[in-house]
Order: sequence, then structure tokens, then C-alpha cells
Amino acid sequence: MVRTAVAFSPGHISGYFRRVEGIGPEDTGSVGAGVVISEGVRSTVEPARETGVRVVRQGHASAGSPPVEYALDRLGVTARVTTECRLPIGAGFGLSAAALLATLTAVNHLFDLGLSPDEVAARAHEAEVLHRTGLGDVAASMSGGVVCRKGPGIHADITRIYPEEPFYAVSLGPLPTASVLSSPATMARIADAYPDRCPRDLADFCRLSRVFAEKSGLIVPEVHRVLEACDAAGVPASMTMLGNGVFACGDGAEQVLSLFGEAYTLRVARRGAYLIEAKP
Ligand SMILES: Nc1ncnc2c1ncn2[C@@H]1O[C@H](COP(=O)(O)OP(=O)(O)OP(=O)(O)O)[C@@H](O)[C@H]1O
Ligand SMILES: CC(C)(CO)[C@@H](O)C(=O)[O-]
Repeated sequence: MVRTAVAFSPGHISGYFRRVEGIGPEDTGSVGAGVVISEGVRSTVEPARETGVRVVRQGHASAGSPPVEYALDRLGVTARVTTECRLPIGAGFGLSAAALLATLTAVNHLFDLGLSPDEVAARAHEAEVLHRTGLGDVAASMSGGVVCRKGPGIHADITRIYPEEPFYAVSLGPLPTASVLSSPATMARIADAYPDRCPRDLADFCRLSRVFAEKSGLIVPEVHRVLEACDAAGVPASMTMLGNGVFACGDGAEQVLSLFGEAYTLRVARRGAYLIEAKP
């Protein structure tokens, strides 16, 4: 019987952020606020002679994940990895971070590496920052909640609140995170737009995020059309950072978003990455 380990990590929708440049990847990241969501990435890992990653979504599989391959390489292990998710990739749901956290949680168990959850997260954060696929998503998805990150990296001061009500999102398409994080002019506008306080609840999170999104200049016209429809219906909403999509909360959110695509109903996650099963 082939030995396997399976783990899950929640994704994360970032609402507003500001890049913080450190000396190395461990103190580089972002401050900001977001929601850790019930949907994420499930990763199945088995030992193999060479590393290969299969990324599966809605029955379609693609090969390769540079950040995940890098993280395995750094740990000195080779494995066959299959990641599965329901939400679209590259759409601001923090799935690269979730793929890293889920895969490394499974790898840690499968290869008896003895890493603590913080050490697993540190490896995931390093891979994210170096590949410019995220800045604060790993720190957020280490646990659940509506998250306010007050410093960069996984050891930062992070506050979490756990509202019960659902939260909704729609994706209009991908927006490669690295293209935005690599532009100094965009990063400067983002820094000026940053609202320097934490959200009180989900509705407050949506409103703070919206002010940030408008000032940052990141909103593309198609996203703006969805936000205008939300405004007309009195639904607090903003843009998924960094994706071509919209999140919204409160009564009427699901109806408005479903005019523009599949509206995902999400819950605020209660916990971070965890091992699901290991065989034998
Ligand atoms: N489900 C996944 N499984 C494995 N690798 C993934 C997965 N999602 C993303 N990645 C890796 O991360 C790279 C960049 O993803 P990107 O950061 O654009 O997407 P994301 O994390 O889904 O969205 P965002 O960071 O905008 O929230 C992908 O090219 C892929 O290599
Ligand atoms: C940069 C980012 C918006 C990409 O998802 C996220 O990692 C964050 O909030 O730092």
C-alpha cells in the first residue's frame, strides 16, 4: 500500500494591504485585513522519486506549481502532490498560500520531519514571498477568522474575530498577483490608500476595503460595474485583492453577485491548515 498524507488549508480573501519590505523573506510581507474562508485547498502527498505537482480544479488537471515545488526542494524531499480546489486559481482567494500550507502540512507528517505548525508556515511564507504569489496570505491562513495583520510575516501581531454570518464572492477572471506586486508605482499608490485601522465586523471590513480599493486605483472597469450594482442595492462590497473579483456581505449580496457569475457562499474559517488523514 502506498503511504499518503492528506491535508487541507483554508484560503484567504485580502481586502486591504500594504507591502512591508524586510531584510529577508521572514520579515517581508504585508500588513492589512482579510477573511480566512471555509473553502481552500486539499493536498494529497505520496513519496516519489521525483517531485511532480498536479493541480486539479473541477475535473481539470494542470501540471506544475513553482512555489510548491520550491518548498519541497528546500525541505530536501521529493513527492507526488495533487492539490484540489473548488474556487478559481489566481482570483484573489489566496490559493497559492493554501496549496503551500496544505502540502507542507501533509509532507511534514509523511516524511516525519517534526516541524511545528509555525515552522511549516515559515516555509510556506518564504516560498510565497520569493515567488511573489502573496505577502500576507500564509500568515492569515495559519488560523481562521476575519484577520487584521499588524506586522509582516508569520510572527506578527494578528487579531482575529469570528463572525457567524456568511460572506459572498464572485470571480470575473484571474489577475496574476506577481504582476501587481512587481510594479513600484502600483505599490506606492497602495501604500497611500492604506486605511490604518482594523475592521470591527464584516460590514466594516467591506467598507474599509472599498475605500482602499477606490484610492489604490486597482479597480478595473468590469469590477467597477459589479461594485456599482452592489452600491445600488445597498450591499457593502469591494474587490478581491488581488483578483478580478468582488466580495460582499449582508442581505441581498448573493442576489446581486449572481447577476455577474457564480456567487460563492463562504463562511469565516474557524481554524487554519490541518491533517485530514494519513495511510497507512
Ligand atoms: N491550488 C493550487 N495548487 C497548487 N499551486 C497553486 C494553486 N493555486 C495557485 N498555485 C500556484 O501559485 C501561482 C500563482 O498563483 P496566484 O498567486 O496568482 O493565485 P492565487 O493564490 O490563487 O490568488 P491570489 O494570490 O491572487 O489570492 C500559480 O501559478 C501556481 O503555481
Ligand atoms: C498581496 C496580497 C493582496 C495577494 O493576495 C496578499 O498576500 C496580502 O494581503 O498581503
